Amino acid sequence: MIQIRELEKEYGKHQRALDHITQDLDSGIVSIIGKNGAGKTTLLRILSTQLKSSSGDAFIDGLSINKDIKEIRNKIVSIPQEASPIGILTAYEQVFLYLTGKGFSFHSARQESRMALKVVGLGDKMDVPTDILSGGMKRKMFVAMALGCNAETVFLDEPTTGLDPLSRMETWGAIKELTGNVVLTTHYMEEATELSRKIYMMDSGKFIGSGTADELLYDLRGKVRIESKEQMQGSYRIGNIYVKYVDKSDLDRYENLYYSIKQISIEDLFIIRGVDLES
Ligand SMILES: Nc1ncnc2c1ncn2[C@@H]1O[C@H](COP(=O)(O)OP(=O)(O)OP(=O)(O)O)[C@@H](O)[C@H]1O
Repeated sequence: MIQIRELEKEYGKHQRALDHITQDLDSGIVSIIGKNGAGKTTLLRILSTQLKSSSGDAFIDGLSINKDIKEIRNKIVSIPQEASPIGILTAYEQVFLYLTGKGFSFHSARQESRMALKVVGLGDKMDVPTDILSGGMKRKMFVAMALGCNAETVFLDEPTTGLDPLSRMETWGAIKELTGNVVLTTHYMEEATELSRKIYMMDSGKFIGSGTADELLYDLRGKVRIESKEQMQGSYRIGNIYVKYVDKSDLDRYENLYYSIKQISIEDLFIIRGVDLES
């Protein structure tokens, strides 16, 4: 369980990335979603003790990120967005080195690395230099590091950004093997829905909602999104298209309009919260 209390981060004097947030994050795998600049990476970096907050505190299993830094670092694994492997080392060598750095004996690091790489589906690639692994395989290797050290809490910052759909699914499979608590950030709504029961939404340095995908979408139940190049009363403008949420039973009222229909997804929450309503 992670408890965030009045956490604030200012970069310089005028850039407030976290705005006094107080929030409990559930155990298990949870996702934090939010637009670019919402504060997700800042939050993860602070929770994983890589960055100091300006004020406030957070507790990971009761340990304070301000006071118990060493103990927290022993319990967590944090994989940043920009993590990239040392290409000339094999996947096995990287995981092995990581585990010895975490205090494992050579013997157990050897065993755990092999086991973790097999579990994430890299059993036949462990002796291949990471330079020649695909993007998804590299990501799975990082997940194997967290798995190998049996971390109680794992932070994954945008674990599948830039991956093709197949590699993304492979990485999801690896993430699901993690046994501890996992906090991941993502822009992909299907990723949040696939991996986590509880989803937390951030915007402008604050949490603006949380729940299961169904709970978050409760207000849009029974509706569809229609998109048109023509302005509609009560529509949202996104670039040169207009978007409106209408009850499925009311669709025939728009029969004179040229539009396409989309099923509701979590993306729609961002449209509703992030785009100004046209007249
Ligand atoms: N080192 C920094 N110096 C100054 N401002 C920063 C720094 N890092 C982040 N910011 C600002 O803080 C805010 C939050 O950034 P952050 O990277 O945490 O958001 P994010 O939700 O992770 O975004 P993205 O989805 O694009 O990764 C943004 O306005 C960003 O410009």
